[in-house]
Amino acid sequence: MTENVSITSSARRETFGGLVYRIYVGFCFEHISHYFTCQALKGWVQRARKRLIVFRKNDVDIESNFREAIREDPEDEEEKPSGFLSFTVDEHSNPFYTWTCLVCLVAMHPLIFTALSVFNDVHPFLRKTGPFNLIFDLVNILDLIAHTRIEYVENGVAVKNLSKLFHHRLMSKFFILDVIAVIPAESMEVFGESFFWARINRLAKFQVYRLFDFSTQTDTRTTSPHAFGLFKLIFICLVIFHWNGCLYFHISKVYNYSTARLEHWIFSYDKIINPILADCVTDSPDDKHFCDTDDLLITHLPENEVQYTVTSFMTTWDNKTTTLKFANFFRQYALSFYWSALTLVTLGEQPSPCTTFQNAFEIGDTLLGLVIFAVIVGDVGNMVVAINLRKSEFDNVLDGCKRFMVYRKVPNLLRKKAVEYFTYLWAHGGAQVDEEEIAEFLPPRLFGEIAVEIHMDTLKKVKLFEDCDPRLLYELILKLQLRVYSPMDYICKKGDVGTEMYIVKEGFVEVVSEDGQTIFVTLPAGFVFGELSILNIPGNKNKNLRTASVRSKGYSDLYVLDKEDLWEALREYPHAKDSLIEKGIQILEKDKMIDPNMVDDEEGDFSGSIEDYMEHLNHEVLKITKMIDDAEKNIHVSHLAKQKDYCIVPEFSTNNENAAVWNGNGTD
Ligand SMILES: Nc1ncnc2c1ncn2[C@@H]1O[C@@H]2COP(=O)(O)O[C@H]2[C@H]1O
Repeated sequence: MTENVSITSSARRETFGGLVYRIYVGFCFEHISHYFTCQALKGWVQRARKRLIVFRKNDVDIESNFREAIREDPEDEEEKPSGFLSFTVDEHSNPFYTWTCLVCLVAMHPLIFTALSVFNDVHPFLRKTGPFNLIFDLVNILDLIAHTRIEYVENGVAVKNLSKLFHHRLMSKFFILDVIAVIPAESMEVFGESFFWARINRLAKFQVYRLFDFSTQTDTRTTSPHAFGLFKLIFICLVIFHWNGCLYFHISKVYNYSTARLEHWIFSYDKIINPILADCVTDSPDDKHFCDTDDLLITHLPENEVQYTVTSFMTTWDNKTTTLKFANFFRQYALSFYWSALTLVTLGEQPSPCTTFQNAFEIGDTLLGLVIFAVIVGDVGNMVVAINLRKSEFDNVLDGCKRFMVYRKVPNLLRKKAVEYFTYLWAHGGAQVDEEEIAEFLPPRLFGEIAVEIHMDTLKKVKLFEDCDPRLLYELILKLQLRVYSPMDYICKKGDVGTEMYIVKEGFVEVVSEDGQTIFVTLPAGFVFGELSILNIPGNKNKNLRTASVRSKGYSDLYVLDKEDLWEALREYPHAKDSLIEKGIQILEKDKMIDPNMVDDEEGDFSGSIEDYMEHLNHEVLKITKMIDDAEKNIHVSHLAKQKDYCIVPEFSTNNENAAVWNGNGTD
């Protein structure tokens, strides 16, 4: 009672901040209500006018024509956003997500403190921090305005027309919650003295949809949705415990908890005593705080001395102990929260309720707890299953492989190698996602864009593709396959027919002699190999056979490109093909693997379709014609030179007009 009286009198003492706040909220409320009334009226008049047009047209389907009229209204087309104030909001943008986070943080205040206001000790704090409510309300109002500008999709197109956006919001069921959340109920004292409860309307917005918005957006953005899901569950539990605990304390207040004892259902201080700590030591007689246990021997005393001895004993021990005094609020809140948590998780172990209301409350709580925990346990179960799904699928494959190897009596060394490969695959993350499944699910164009993002960096490092047309690279990227090789695994052997080429993504590969004893070169990430036998390089002594063996040094991740895929892509890019072959020739020439006499024979290796072959031949004919023209010119010039006994400087021999001609005497 005394507490209530003091709170009432202090509540009447209005601070300057409080006065400013009340004026501000009154002002805002008046303006906002005027604004919305005007907008609602304007919208109503517009809609009425359109309905009139529709009625005049005397059409059967009034509603569909009404929609049609709205769509065709030329006024809508005229109103285009321009200037700073005519901004629109993309609800999936980063700034709006940040704003949503801020709104949710602000909304934590009423979520926590509205319930906490049942504890009288919190009131001074709430009164002191009252002016902060100004900021919180401002955020709520800005959020309300921002929501009238949120773009929405109509017929697949984002609507940015301001009046349409406003109208859309006005018609939304959430708009009313936004308005309820900004009503300054506390300044109107509709809840009388207990004004802290008046801010409960702020929760209308928060609980119903803004937290939900935040959760949905975070779910789509986070890379650990399971961790976020767990966080959400814990948060929801804590909030429910908090509100239920505060309600329990409120009921205890109604039942006057100050006289309650340990065995009562309601809150009692006896249930949460302050801890008493010994202020002396037991094993050091020299210490002045030595605990004299002789005091305890009272059993041999005559009865009349017992009372005196006990009192002196109490006094003695009072001097030898320290009581840790926790704040009133802490004890009240801690026990209420504990009671709430125990009841909701249906663990019980609480004093039994002794009135009908207490019984009903306890039953309600237990039912609520059952429902909540059924949902939570189900959710956590789903989460655990989802986390382990991929792993259990992978384990199944591994088990299958092991069983297969036992059944087929595979040697132990190979078994070990296969198991190690599986372990590497899982640890390296390669087996944790199914790229093929994702590729099937995503539209090809989108998957292409993602693949370009992932592989472009590696492909750009590849010397062979240095000057390639970016479009060719794009085509190639879509055809790449990732393959993992174990240590000392041969990727190709000298003399094999080449059917694919490789790009080292991670790890090292060694180009070795046929017997594997001599290592010619070690290729790190970004290098290409296996291209020589699939490019049909004219004059390649090895034709389409591998020029060397290549093996993986440790574990290596390689992108594999099929010969046919490469040629299919190259068909569209003949210049890129020439440049690739040119580079191949350079590599082969270095190793003296080009035989000029074989150039004519190489056509036999062409691996494309008949149309491609024709095109290829045309290209070759053009090349040869040009070579013959050049040769003819050379012959013509040297013939002239011979006739005139002139000498021709070789560098300019291909160009008659610019040829520097020099006769033996040094004169023209
Ligand atoms: N001396 C070398 N230096 C670098 N790479 C080589 C060397 N010799 C062969 N290779 C690569 O090893 C590959 C073996 O298959 P290919 O002949 O198709 O293509 C070969 C080249 O890519």
